[in-house]
Amino acid sequence: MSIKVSVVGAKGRMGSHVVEAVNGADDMDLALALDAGDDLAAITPGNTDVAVEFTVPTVALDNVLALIGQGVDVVVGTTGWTDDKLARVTAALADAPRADQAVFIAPNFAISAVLADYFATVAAPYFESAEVVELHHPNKVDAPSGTAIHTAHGIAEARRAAGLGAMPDATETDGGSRGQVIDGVHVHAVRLRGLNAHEEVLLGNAGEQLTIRADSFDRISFMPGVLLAVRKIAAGGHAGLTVGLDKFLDL
Ligand SMILES: NC(=O)c1ccc[n+]([C@@H]2O[C@H](COP(=O)([O-])OP(=O)(O)OC[C@H]3O[C@@H](n4cnc5c(N)ncnc54)[C@H](O)[C@@H]3O)[C@@H](O)[C@H]2O)c1
Ligand SMILES: O=C(O)C1=N[C@H](C(=O)O)CCC1
Repeated sequence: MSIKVSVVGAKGRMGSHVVEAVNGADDMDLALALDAGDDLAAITPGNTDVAVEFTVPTVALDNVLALIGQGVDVVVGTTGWTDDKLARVTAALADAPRADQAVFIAPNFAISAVLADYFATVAAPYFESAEVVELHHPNKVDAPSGTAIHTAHGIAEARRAAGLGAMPDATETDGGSRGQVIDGVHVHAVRLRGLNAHEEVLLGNAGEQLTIRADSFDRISFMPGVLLAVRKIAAGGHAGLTVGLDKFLDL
């Protein structure tokens, strides 16, 4: 039986690709394609197995909470998820109409980015220094990218688990050039016409450097990951909140 998929943010750069990908998938049917101004209440368990949410960070939480309240499972690609927002999703799921209801959030659906993130956590304990540089198209509204925030937390956790302390840094004056410090990791954002979505993790020791780089040149790179997440959530067994496509890969 086909998986019925509704898309929220369907007119956006990502949402329009998702509509195309769902229409091209043999095992999926497009249910509703909604965008700003449309009534989210139209999405119900009767017409939708999984709703895919790609909107903007300022509205994603409200959309996800509404969909949870309507008894619909959600796959989310929109960025901007803080611990506080994630806690609100978890709390809403605890009161959801269905006991097995699921929300899946991925900061990045591209396999290159998911692997870069994973390799960075593997490498992090072996290096004194690590910094993240993310580079995106200039239409992006949030900085740093959701992916870079996720990468920084992963590096920080791996360093903590290995008993590493703060990274060496003698900077005494900084007008912002050292980037944003996320969980002790410096993150730098570049916005440049011609780019799509790119990330570099720089890891350094005395006399050596490892660079891990992921390049997404086209938004089609995110679609296999989106469809994988839709299939996993539709198949069941993932009740509650799951974050990160790595959870669905045998890494
Ligand atoms: N997880 C990933 O792999 C991945 C990949 C690319 C982009 N993103 C993220 O996805 C999000 C969307 O990116 P984009 O480039 O498609 O942005 P976009 O601005 O092109 O699209 C956003 C769409 O959401 C619509 N929208 C706004 N408010 C809405 C509402 N209340 N209800 C329904 N629709 C609404 C807009 O009209 C627009 O069509 C961003 O947060 C971006 O960082 C994630
Ligand atoms: O184009 C965007 O916007 C992207 N957003 C995500 C992020 O912030 O990490 C994923 C990459 C593309």
